[in-house]
Amino acid sequence: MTKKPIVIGVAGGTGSGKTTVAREIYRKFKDKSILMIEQDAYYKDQTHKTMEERIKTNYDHPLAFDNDLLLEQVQKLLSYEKIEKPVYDYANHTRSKEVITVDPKEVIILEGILILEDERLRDLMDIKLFVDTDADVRIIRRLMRDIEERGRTLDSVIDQYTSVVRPMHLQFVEPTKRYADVIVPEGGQNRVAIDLMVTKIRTILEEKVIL
Ligand SMILES: Nc1ncnc2c1ncn2[C@@H]1O[C@H](COP(=O)(O)OP(=O)(O)O)[C@@H](O)[C@H]1O
Ligand SMILES: Nc1ccn([C@@H]2O[C@H](COP(=O)(O)O)[C@@H](O)[C@H]2O)c(=O)n1
Repeated sequence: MTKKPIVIGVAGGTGSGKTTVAREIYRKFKDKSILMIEQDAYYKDQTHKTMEERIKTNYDHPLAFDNDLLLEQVQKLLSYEKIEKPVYDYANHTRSKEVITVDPKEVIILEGILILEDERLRDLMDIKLFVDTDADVRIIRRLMRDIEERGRTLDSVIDQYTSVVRPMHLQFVEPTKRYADVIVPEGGQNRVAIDLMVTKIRTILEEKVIL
């Protein structure tokens, strides 16, 4: 049997707590070999577009992401090769000029709203999670986060949510729940689900050493 890293997909709607769940799992393995890849880092580059065009972009549609690049980079990590991960700039709605060098590790967490939507990515995953949080909680979290961390105004978050984020969630994000092995209610506060995941990952890692 050829040795290869474990891939864990963490999907869920915006504000569901995906990043929090992924970080909690990461924290438990911090001393070990683990890395996190956010699908948001792979939003398509828009440096050639005006700010007005960038604001109008639908960031909740599968085509907003450069999944070819994401797939290529995950495959490299699976072959124990390092990658140059893009860095996303939410305030300017485009890729930043920087990249981050990521060394391969034994556990790869892939996190993003549409990480379970692409069959090619799903096929690389050993465990698939969907973080399931009610829409009212998600919009409150998103409002606070986008204003505090992503340089947005109250009106812009509400407009974007009602015109694009909500319909795209119902059309593309929610249906990917059917691909999940585990549905995690309440995100990062769900200690039981996080402990179960950590135990499962440890078991897979131990089995890999034995095999
Ligand atoms: N259980 C929780 N209770 C309160 N706030 C939370 C909780 N989980 C996440 N948050 C906050 O909500 C926002 C969105 O959470 P995050 O994990 O980034 O969600 P996602 O990655 O799904 O968009 C962040 O500001 C985070 O700190
Ligand atoms: N320029 C951008 C790019 C993305 N978004 C929104 O981010 C959401 C996904 O990130 P989460 O951390 O919330 O999962 C997605 O719903 C996009 O609408 C944006 O607003 N601007």
